[in-house]
Amino acid sequence: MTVRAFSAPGKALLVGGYLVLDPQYESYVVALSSRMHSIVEFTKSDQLKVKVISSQFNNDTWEYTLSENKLGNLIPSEVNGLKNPFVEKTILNVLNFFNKEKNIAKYDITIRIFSDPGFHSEEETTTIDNGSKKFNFHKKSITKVPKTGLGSSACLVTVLTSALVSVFLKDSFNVKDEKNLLLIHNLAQVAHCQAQGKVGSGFDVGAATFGSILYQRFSAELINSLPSNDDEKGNYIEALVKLVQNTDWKFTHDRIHLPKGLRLIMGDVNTGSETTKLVAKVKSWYNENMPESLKTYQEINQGNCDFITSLSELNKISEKDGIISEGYKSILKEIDNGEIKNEILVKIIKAVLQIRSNFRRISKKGSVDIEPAVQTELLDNVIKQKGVLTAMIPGAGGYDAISIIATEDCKIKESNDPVFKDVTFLDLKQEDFGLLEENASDYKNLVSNI
Ligand SMILES: Nc1ncnc2c1ncn2[C@@H]1O[C@H](COP(=O)(O)OP(=O)(O)OP(=O)(O)O)[C@@H](O)[C@H]1O
Ligand SMILES: C[C@@](O)(CCOP(=O)(O)O)CC(=O)O
Repeated sequence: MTVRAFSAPGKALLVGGYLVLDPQYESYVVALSSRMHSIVEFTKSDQLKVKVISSQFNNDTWEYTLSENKLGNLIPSEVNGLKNPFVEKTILNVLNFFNKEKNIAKYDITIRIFSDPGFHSEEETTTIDNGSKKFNFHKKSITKVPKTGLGSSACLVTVLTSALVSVFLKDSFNVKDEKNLLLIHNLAQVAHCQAQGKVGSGFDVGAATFGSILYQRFSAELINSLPSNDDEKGNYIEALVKLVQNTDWKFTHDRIHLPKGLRLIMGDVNTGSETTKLVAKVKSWYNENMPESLKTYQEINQGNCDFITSLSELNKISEKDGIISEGYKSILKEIDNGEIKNEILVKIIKAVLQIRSNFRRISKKGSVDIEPAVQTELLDNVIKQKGVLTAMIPGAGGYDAISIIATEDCKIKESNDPVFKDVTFLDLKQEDFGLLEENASDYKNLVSNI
């Protein structure tokens, strides 16, 4: 039996929060070394069945059979009535895509999901380390375990999509092939958007697929205009195939990475915020406060663009001749000494302060906790530390997490300063790569027959 395994990284949206919901604005998305994994095996069968097992979460299992509706579209139903919208919409979209000729091959498919420790709270867990991979096992089901906000649902959808696509494309499926990657991305965006209730920009699926990227979203209309899968009038399969295979989504996903000598530190703040509620509040503040709200967005965008271009300039200096020059080393030393004078570094610091002060204005005027006072105090303490270049609240902000750009020598993670007592520094780093094919034997003892 062929067993294949895939993994996709979590994300942190360093700049571009809220604005990225509009295709005109650029965002800077860092992929993280915390990854979600899928291991897939299948056998020929007389009925199409998909079982998804998430053994780390109290052995959560969702088992779907598929029936055809009047139009010949496949409808998944979970045999025990259990719900996982992300799993269900992924199965629905990938299987209907491969049912375009209405003669999909029938397989009994089993997919095991594993997620790296960074995605969830480590409280009350047991760790299993098989020598190649290390995973935490929780006593509770997935919906009961606190998450850290690294985009677990986007990673789940991306690795599940890859696992299912690999069953139908077999040897011709290669995650190093840009065309295959685009297919995974488009299918995963459709499934994630439907499962999530159409609120996101898709930057998380973008990072799960392509890694660290400059991201500008596709038009929301692309997915919103799909007919319903059980609509008698619209042809879902035809529209889906046209959308994922034959449509230019006109989105940006240019690969990026932090300049040499700088690293990303993520701090989990452990209280959590609901992105959908924050987005709804910001949207209503924006619409009710034109044209001032547009001016605020333009100021934030200026900060975002300054941040992005300055990092790119720093990259150019750091990579000259492929070696780290003495000049670049002395620039990094300024951060370690806490005496920053280099104009590119100063521009990065100013850009983030400009973004933060505008988000604080929105927080106050729109009564929405994007950068609440406790986070302001925390960030202000963080940026005073030696070795820290800048720090921000990633993504939608709120009480979830902080992101820090620091030098390799920065000691903030080891600090005993009581101002960091509520912060759990996550064991992860920035990652260039998105979706990867893994070696299935690395999951031995975690998956019974490997
Ligand atoms: N390991 C997993 N196994 C099965 N389902 C999972 C797993 N991880 C995430 N999910 C699904 O994703 C849902 C969580 O998605 P949600 O969008 O709320 O969080 P997130 O993507 O981690 O966070 P954020 O969007 O704030 O970055 C879970 O309720 C579950 O349906
Ligand atoms: C507010 C928003 O721009 C970012 C949300 O980011 P996060 O899920 O908080 O990491 C929404 C989105 O882009 O999907």
